[in-house]
Amino acid sequence: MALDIKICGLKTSEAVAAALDCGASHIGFIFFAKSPRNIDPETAGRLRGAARGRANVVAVTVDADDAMLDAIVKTVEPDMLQLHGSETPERVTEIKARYGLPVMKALSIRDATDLDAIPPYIGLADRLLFDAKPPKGAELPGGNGVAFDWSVLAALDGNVDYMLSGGLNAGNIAEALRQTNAPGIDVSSGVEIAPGEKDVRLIEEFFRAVRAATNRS
Ligand SMILES: O=C(O)c1ccccc1NCC(=O)[C@H](O)[C@H](O)COP(=O)(O)O
Repeated sequence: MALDIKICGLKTSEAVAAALDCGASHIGFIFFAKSPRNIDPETAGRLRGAARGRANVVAVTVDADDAMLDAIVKTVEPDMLQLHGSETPERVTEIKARYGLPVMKALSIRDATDLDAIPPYIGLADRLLFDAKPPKGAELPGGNGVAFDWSVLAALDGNVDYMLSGGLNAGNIAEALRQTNAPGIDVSSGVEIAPGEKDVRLIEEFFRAVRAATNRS
């Protein structure tokens, strides 16, 4: 099965083009005011055009209300919603019913006990995204460039579909894939030269590293 690769936190047409040309299966736009990757729906709506027929557009939100989601869905026409806050299984169900879009629920992982959060979302979320817990005092629930101990996922039920996320970069992706055999991967800080500033060369380097590590993509 092909490895899904999501490049998250895109803000410019250059970065979108680089991700698409390198073969990203998913590109992510962040709608969270405190993030250096925050983008307004109008700009994201313009950028997303390049991805039609090439990659899935993922709108990333954090405990967003219906009004915010309405505006994003209408203006951006995303292929998927990523819920990166403390959305409950009930809220996931509500959002899926309201928009008819696939939902990827982010869960933060530090140790094996964090896997207990998974079962309530099975059959509700279309996919999970496993990210590291934010460092103490961090303002962002994601995009912190921090990895978690991937060996924790050894205890994961093999039927769980997920993206591996958190602190991935060209230097560690081979080991991350070796340990997890993840069906999808997601990167943001690891392809940036400064917070929120994607770098075309780092995106290309990331894909080269993925391709060197696996012949699945
Ligand atoms: O990236 C952000 O700024 C962000 C802000 C608020 C919620 C989620 C956010 N990112 C979600 C992602 O999917 C990131 O790609 C993921 O957390 C991994 O980020 P990184 O560790 O920087 O590669």
